[in-house]
This record gives sequence, structure tokens and C-alpha cells, in this order.
Amino acid sequence: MLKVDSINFAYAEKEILQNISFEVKKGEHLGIIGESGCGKSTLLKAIYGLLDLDGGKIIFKTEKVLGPAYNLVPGMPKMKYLAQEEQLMPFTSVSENITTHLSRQHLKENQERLNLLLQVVDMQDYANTKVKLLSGGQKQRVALAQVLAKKPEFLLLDEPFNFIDNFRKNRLRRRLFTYLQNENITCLFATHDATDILGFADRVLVIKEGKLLTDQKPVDLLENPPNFYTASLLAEVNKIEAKNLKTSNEGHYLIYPQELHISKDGFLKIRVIKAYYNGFNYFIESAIKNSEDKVYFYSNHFLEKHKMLRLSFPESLLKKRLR
Ligand SMILES: Nc1ncnc2c1ncn2[C@@H]1O[C@H](COP(=O)(O)OP(=O)(O)OP(=O)(O)O)[C@@H](O)[C@H]1O
Repeated sequence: MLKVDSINFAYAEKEILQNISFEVKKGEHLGIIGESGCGKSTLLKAIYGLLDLDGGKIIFKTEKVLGPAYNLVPGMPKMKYLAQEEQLMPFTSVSENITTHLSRQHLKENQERLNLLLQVVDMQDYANTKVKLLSGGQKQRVALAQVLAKKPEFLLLDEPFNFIDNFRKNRLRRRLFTYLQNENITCLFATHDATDILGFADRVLVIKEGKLLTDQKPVDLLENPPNFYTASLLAEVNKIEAKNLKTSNEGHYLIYPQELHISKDGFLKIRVIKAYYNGFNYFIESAIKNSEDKVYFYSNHFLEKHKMLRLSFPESLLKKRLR
């Protein structure tokens, strides 16, 4: 449905997107993740046709996406883009803001669709409230309903949940992605939040300094991360020098805190620095014995500062997590 083919883009002299290529099939949901400033928003803008590329091409369905120099009205029919900053009519109600984007040819269906969209973004209770009275997160939800109202086939979302509190975010994510699945809407979304990726993306594009590092299924990426940068975008991860792990290999092992266990026979000797209670257990900050290298793991019990312990982990990790 979308083909991004070796695209390059620079703002003035500064190269932002460098030789990026990937394809998206109809109905797929792709997450884009990467540190702040790596080029996620720029990539979404390029795909929507808001930028004139310096090289490469983007094909949406069968048509080439043209930048503003060749296309006065940016965007492709059936492709919709939700930017980080929403554009709403402040002095009209939530319902009116959404209804103006519903098709005028199906007036009878509109009330039903409005109700459905209000439900998807969890804003039924605010249907008649003026937008200017809403919080940042509520406005973001109205903006989301607006782009859905336009019946897109392909949706570009830039940090769609960044102003939304955690309590509501989980519910909103589930409702939104179920809606997209039911309507067979293809979606590309940029995020900082690993939960968006792990729970809701079919594939994940990892970007670093304008380059596409990898394009994989989230589960494969988590199990076999190509480098520390990628692993640390998805989860808390330890980077442990190989010499500390009973191996003659050189380099580092990437091991998640959940994979380390306190054990009398464990090879990794550590000293506890601090225990952080997280509601279910303790997240332990420790240092490898006789070094300053930090190691993080979980414990069901509080551990005193300076306590010396041994940690073990599945041997199978030694075969696949050396970087
Ligand atoms: N209009 C612009 N003019 C010049 N430079 C820009 C412009 N917009 C963005 N940049 C620069 O391009 C780089 C990539 O920005 P972009 O917004 O794509 O990053 P991002 O990965 O989406 O970041 P964040 O996660 O913080 O939103 C940054 O260094 C940014 O400063």
C-alpha cells in the first residue's frame, strides 16, 4: 500500500532522513521509535507530502507522493495525518468539531458514527463541551476522532497519546487499535512509548540519527536486539561486559532485568546500591563486584544497601545476546 524507496531529506544543510526504505501492506500497523530528534516526525511529514525530498520516492497505492513544490494541497486522498499539535475549533463543541469532518452524503449515518467515534476516544461525556474548555489530553482525543471521521485508509499518527494520562492511555490504545483493525485502516505511528510498540505494532521501525536501523516484529526485536540503543528503546536493559560473565568472548551482553535471578550458584557477583519499590516487587540497582558497572534486576523482597549477592540468567542468552 505504501512504498518508501531510498528517501533523503535535509532541513537547510542538516541531513535528517538518510536513505530510508520500507514497505507497508494494507491493514498493517507500524510503529516508529527512536530518540527525540532522530527524524520520526520528519518521516511522517515526508510520507504525507509536506516536504520536498532531496532523493528517493514515496509511492502510495499507485501514485507518487508529491511535496509542496508540486502539490498545492498537501496530502493524498484517503491518507490522513495527525500532527503533534492539534488543530481544533476552540469555540465550538466536541461533537461539532468531529461532525464537520463526517461525510455530508450520509447524514443519516452521521449521528451513529459520531457516537462511535466519541466512544473510541472516550469523550462521550464531553460531547457538548466547547473545545477551549478541554485539557491538552482531551483535545488530543478530539483531534484523533476528527481524523478518524474522515474515513482514512491510511493513517499517520505523530505521538497520538503523548498528552494522555496512563490510566486512560491503555484503554484508548486498545479501543483505537481495535477500531483500526475492524475498519482495516493501515497505520504508521511515531511514539516514545514502548508499550505502544510492544502491544499494538505489527512491525517496528527503529530510527537513529535519520537512518533506519531495523524493521522487525516487536517480539523478535526484543528477543534479539541488534544493539543496546534498540533494546533500550523497548525496555530497561543491562549492558554487561562479557568478561564479567564466565566467557572468553569480547563485547557486551544485553540482558533484561527480568532475566536475572538471585541464586547462590550465580556467576555474576553484585553489591546492592538501592531498592526501588514498584508496587509489585523491587527494582534493584546494583554494581558488579569490584567495579562501578551497574546491573539492574527485580527482587520480590527489599534488599539492604551493600548486600552482596550472586545473580544467574539462562545460559542460552550467552549464545544470542553478545553485541
Ligand atoms: N522546520 C525545521 N527546520 C529545521 N530543522 C528542523 C525542523 N523541524 C525539525 N527539525 C530538526 O530535524 C530533526 C528531526 O526532527 P523530528 O521532529 O523529525 O524528530 P523526532 O524524532 O520526531 O523528535 P521528537 O521525538 O522529539 O518529536 C531535529 O534535529 C530537529 O531539530
